Amino acid sequence: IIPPELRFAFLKLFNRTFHLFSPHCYFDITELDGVNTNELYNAVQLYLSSSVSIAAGNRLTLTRAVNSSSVTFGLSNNDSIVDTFNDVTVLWEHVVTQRQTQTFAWRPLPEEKRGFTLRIKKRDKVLILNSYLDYIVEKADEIRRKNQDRLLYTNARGGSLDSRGHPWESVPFKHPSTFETLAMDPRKKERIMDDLKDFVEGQMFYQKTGRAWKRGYLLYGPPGTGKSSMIAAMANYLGYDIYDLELTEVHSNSELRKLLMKTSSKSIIVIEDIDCSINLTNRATPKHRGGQETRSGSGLGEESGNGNTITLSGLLNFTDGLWSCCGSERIFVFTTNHIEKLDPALLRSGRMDMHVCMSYCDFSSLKILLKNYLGYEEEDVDEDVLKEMERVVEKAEMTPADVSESLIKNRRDKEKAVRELLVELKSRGEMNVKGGKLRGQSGNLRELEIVEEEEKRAIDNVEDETELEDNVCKD
Ligand SMILES: Nc1ncnc2c1ncn2[C@@H]1O[C@H](COP(=O)(O)OP(=O)(O)OP(=O)(O)O)[C@@H](O)[C@H]1O
Ligand SMILES: [Mg+2]
Repeated sequence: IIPPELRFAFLKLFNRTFHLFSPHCYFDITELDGVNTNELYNAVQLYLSSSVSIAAGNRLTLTRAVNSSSVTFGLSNNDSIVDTFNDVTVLWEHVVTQRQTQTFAWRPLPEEKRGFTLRIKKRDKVLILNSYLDYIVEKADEIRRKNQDRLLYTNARGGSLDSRGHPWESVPFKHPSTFETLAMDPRKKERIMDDLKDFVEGQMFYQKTGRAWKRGYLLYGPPGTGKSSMIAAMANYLGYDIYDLELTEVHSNSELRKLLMKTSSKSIIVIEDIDCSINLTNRATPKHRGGQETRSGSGLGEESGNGNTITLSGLLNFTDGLWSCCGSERIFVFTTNHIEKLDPALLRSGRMDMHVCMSYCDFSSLKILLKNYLGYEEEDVDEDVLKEMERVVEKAEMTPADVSESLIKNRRDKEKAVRELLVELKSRGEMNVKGGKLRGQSGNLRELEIVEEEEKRAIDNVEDETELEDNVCKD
């Protein structure tokens, strides 16, 4: 009979000799690292779930996470699978063993001990190990994004942090808006989609030109014209998460910077109603606070006075400064109802790459809404009615939200819905024409005209700029 110590020593020696002469090396990736979850384990699991094929004869587990809209495959217990990366073949084994019963633990561990073992030929190890693991993590992220619904983050918690020290709180984002359902000029829509696509595929371009990999959009127009819907459509199109930044909840520029640092790449950072969220005139005016003069807006990395207000320069640094590049592939979207109120600094070229005007419903938008709400194609609507609609729609100045409302009201009776919409378009059109005259009579027209003229000029300028910038960017 061999004493246990000797047996153990013998086994150890055997193992060592075996590993010395074995052409392979092995890596264990356990599910838990101490008591913490091992991110790499989850990544490998997701990665393998994408590469296994049912035909391979493997036994697979199927899982579907809460709030997820798709099923993922996984490798069953103690099953193995071959994978190739850069022409190197490796073997993955999913190892599951029973954990010894615990007598006492602060935090009970799962009954099963799970892990993946990666087997690589020794000579291949240097060649691929690091790049292979990086590749797996990246791929897993991609799968996670695809499987999961988008997340909508908000900082509206008064600057407090959650239990993990995170300033953002998230909820699943299930906005059904897509570019298909978005009612706007199809050519404009196409341009925005192309721009987004170029952005996503443009890593090399941004690297080559030395630009940070980010893009800014300014959406402006009256309420109910689809600015928020456009943001949702963008997120759904790209598969990005949304960070909805509530500027009124941010107390200092440094807090803003921290928020930015905690956003992930491949995300859209949104500031709605930018003209209302921040006093945009405070850029160059010196402030007196507590007897101490502070000048906000003097440059990069500067704090705002005693640190309890956020300034335009802080915001510009947020989108443009060095800190904005601490992640990549990020899109900034600002929305406003009053573009003319914005500081020119926000509008100057290079800051917001594309200015998109969301306006009242035109004929092409109307047709999209008829399709969305009634399932009507152009030929399903009476030709005369359609012509009449085309004639009055611009004058009516109804927002897509107004039109949607009218269509929803009568959606059970489609013909009635179309009829009533036409009536409403006409009456609004007439009212606008009459209203214009009335304004004239009351002497306010001139004033209004000036405002409109100014607005138009601002918009025209902006559009010219956009054209130019777009050309520059696309070259
Ligand atoms: N262009 C559009 N295409 C499709 N639906 C639209 C469009 N514009 C508005 N709607 C409908 O009207 C509702 C309100 O639109 P949305 O919230 O996107 O407007 P908004 O421009 O963000 O307004 P606000 O300036 O008040 O924030 C949406 O839920 C959507 O159903
Ligand atoms: Mg909105």
